[in-house]
Amino acid sequence: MSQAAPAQGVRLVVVHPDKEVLAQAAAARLLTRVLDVQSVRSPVHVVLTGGTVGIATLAAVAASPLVPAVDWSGVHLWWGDERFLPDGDPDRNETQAREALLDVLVAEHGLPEANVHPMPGPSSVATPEEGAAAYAAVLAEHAGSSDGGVGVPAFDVLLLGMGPDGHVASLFPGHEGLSAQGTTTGVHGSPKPPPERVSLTFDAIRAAREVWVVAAGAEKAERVAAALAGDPVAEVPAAGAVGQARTLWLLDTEAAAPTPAPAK
Ligand SMILES: O=C1O[C@H](COP(=O)(O)O)[C@@H](O)[C@H](O)[C@H]1O
Repeated sequence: MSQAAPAQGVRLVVVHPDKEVLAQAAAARLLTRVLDVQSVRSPVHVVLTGGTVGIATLAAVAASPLVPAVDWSGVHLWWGDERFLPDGDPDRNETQAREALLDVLVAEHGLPEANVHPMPGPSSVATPEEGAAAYAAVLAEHAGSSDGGVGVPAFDVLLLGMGPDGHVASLFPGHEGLSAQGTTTGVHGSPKPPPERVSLTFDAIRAAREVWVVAAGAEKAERVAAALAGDPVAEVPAAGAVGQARTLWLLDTEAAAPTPAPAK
């Protein structure tokens, strides 16, 4: 739990004027990244996130004229975390992503349903641990021999939102999930509802070629600054979210604002 922030790849911080522009820009980046990767290899593996900017980004992808430029039959979609709720629950990250983007990609743009890999919930497994184990098995099936032996595909982009407490995926400050072994973990007692969740571990997150953290709003500014300063991962989990080749922080001006020093 006393991990220092790991250093990997290049880190870039990009600041946009507001949350809407941030989501539009993240969507444009995501489509361009998928197109670029598709010009050199297939399949492309993208990890989705829940959260306000994460879902707004997917909605912005759906509205982009570039959607038909992607060969969606060669794209696999994963999740960084999921709230342990029944299929179709409006609070599931999967449900929100399907409504914002995936339904239209499957219906109109050739994304095979088999390429959509939601994390299991209580509709199919009894506990978050069972869900985590089932998801780890699916990830391992798609991990290639050149994927570093971690047991996940080498994700081309792994999107993460960040909560005001600095959590990423469902890895919360001070929680045991921060030091979980393997590629996935069951989560209990999440400070943000619902209490039960399934999450990728840091080992899985750090295997990604690119990690993109998207965050907007003044309530995130203090933890953004702490993560970028390399505060301990146990206190600011976002500090531990780094990609093999590149880590992008995509922020709005409020989330990027320097936080005032505490009053003396
Ligand atoms: O519960 C979650 O919260 C985070 C951040 O959400 P936000 O609304 O503060 O942006 C999200 O990244 C995560 O996937 C989700 O399960």
